[in-house]
Amino acid sequence: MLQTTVLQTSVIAIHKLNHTFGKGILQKPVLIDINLEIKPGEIVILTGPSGSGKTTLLTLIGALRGMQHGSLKVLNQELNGASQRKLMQVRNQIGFIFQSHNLLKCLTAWENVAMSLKLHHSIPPLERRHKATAMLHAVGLADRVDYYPETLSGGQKQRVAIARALVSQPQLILADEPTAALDKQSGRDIVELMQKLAKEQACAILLVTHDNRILDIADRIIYMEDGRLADPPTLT
Ligand SMILES: Nc1ncnc2c1ncn2[C@@H]1O[C@H](COP(=O)(O)OP(=O)(O)OP(=O)(O)O)[C@@H](O)[C@H]1O
Repeated sequence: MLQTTVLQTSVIAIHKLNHTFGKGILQKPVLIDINLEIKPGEIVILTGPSGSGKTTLLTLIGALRGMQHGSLKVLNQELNGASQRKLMQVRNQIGFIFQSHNLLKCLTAWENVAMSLKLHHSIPPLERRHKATAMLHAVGLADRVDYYPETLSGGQKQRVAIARALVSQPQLILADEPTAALDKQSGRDIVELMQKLAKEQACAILLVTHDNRILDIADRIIYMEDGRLADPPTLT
């Protein structure tokens, strides 16, 4: 079974999280007293100036970096003090979409999508192919299933990355600047697609972006400045 059917009130629950880079006199607080809760199916955009700590927070939530202080629960699992094995299990339950799609060049579109299903050993190879192909149909790439990444446009590659993130029906997607490498229309298409598929699958999305043109897809916008979550500045 791919989707964990746990009864839960939050997909992400963060309490008094603090994070520091460097040691001694070079020590620099990067995240300060972060409290945040994200509910199942909620689409939340995290925005704020460059260097304010957004990516650091996203990588902590994605169990890609070790926790220091505070409590961070992802899909009901506490990451502070968690073993490497537990962190890996949590990572495997999250869909990741990054600015650079990180597709494997030597694999076709469907093989790239199927890669994330390999983590779920219970799915036989033929079914993996079927699910990957169906997901590529859902993102509008039915005619590109057997194409290699280098033969796809930027927008098409990002669609493959979305298919890869959603194919295992995660309850949480973490996206870091997914539209940064795309032109205006492709960026818009990509986030609308993410929004549609996530709502269909009741999947929560936490999306970091500088792109003001996509803020309207969010259920909620949160703003980070100097390592703290703050009220967003009023747009004029
Ligand atoms: N591995 C690291 N070691 C030391 N300092 C780091 C490290 N990673 C990030 N930083 C610093 O932490 C701060 C926050 O960086 P982070 O990448 O989280 O910001 P951001 O808000 O995502 O920025 P951007 O919008 O430009 O991507 C920055 O001052 C950055 O230089």
